[in-house]
Amino acid sequence: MTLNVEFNNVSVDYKKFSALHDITCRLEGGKIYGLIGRNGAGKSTLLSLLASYREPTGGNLRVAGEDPFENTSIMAQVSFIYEFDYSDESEKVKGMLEAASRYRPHFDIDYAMELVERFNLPLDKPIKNLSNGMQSSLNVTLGLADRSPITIFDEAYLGMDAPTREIFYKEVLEDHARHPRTMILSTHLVSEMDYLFEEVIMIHKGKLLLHKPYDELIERGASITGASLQVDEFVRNLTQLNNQQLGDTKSVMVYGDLSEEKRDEAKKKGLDVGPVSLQDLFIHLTSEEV
Ligand SMILES: Nc1ncnc2c1ncn2[C@@H]1O[C@H](COP(=O)(O)OP(=O)(O)OP(=O)(O)O)[C@@H](O)[C@H]1O
Repeated sequence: MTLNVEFNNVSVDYKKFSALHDITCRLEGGKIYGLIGRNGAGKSTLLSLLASYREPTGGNLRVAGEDPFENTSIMAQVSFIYEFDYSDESEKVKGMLEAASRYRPHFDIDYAMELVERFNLPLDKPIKNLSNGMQSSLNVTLGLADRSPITIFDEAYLGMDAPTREIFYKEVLEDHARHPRTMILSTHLVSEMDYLFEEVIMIHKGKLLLHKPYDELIERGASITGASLQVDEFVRNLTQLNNQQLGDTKSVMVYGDLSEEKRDEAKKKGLDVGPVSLQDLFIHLTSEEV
């Protein structure tokens, strides 16, 4: 089952502070979305709306056409996984997974047990005694095995070491292929996780900066390198995100519609047109100087 999500002119104010402003975007069901933004951009606030933790102060949100707030049938379709404080949790791993399989409608206990093995989690240890990384592995196990039509991972992998994160990424791709559903991955590990994203949502200072398919977004970025004067002339009417100069050689990162003709023109002028990573686009699109 896949569910569509719509944010219609959504705003969230915390007293006088505007955390989200006029967000309009539609998430088609069944895709993997990367949600990126700088610290304090409003990512967790946006996700908490989807998880029914709060209502917008302006606009509205629809999941499968319904308002999710205090809507038990929609809440059962959404998993919200975030860094949770387990310092008082004396339940054991096994007990927590069994409880999830009793209460969550799509939970697959067999898959949860497979993940426990993959992540080397001890079934009989109280959760409060697990290391930080193991608690994160338990969190993502709960999120993956829940198989909810909308699964949100809000920086839930922070304590995990690099090999463990690789296991998680592999499971995201494989289980999403087996059971297509909407997954939203909020992360600061952009260069490490970008290959997972089908679409990218970038928010900046509470506003939607862009929402695009990953491939389309990457195609809009390019680095133009060559002799300074030639590069300057070529990029004059393009949006410039960053430039670097080394002697007479200059490299400028541009963003926008770079047509085939424009790319051919660059080649004819002896300029090199190189790719730009999502991480670089993110850094420079959200830089204070842009
Ligand atoms: N309960 C609250 N009361 C007042 N302000 C809040 C509250 N929760 C969040 N904020 C503010 O709203 C803004 C957005 O916070 P949010 O946690 O959504 O950002 P984020 O993008 O998830 O950040 P990070 O990447 O640092 O986790 C921040 O300026 C934050 O200080």
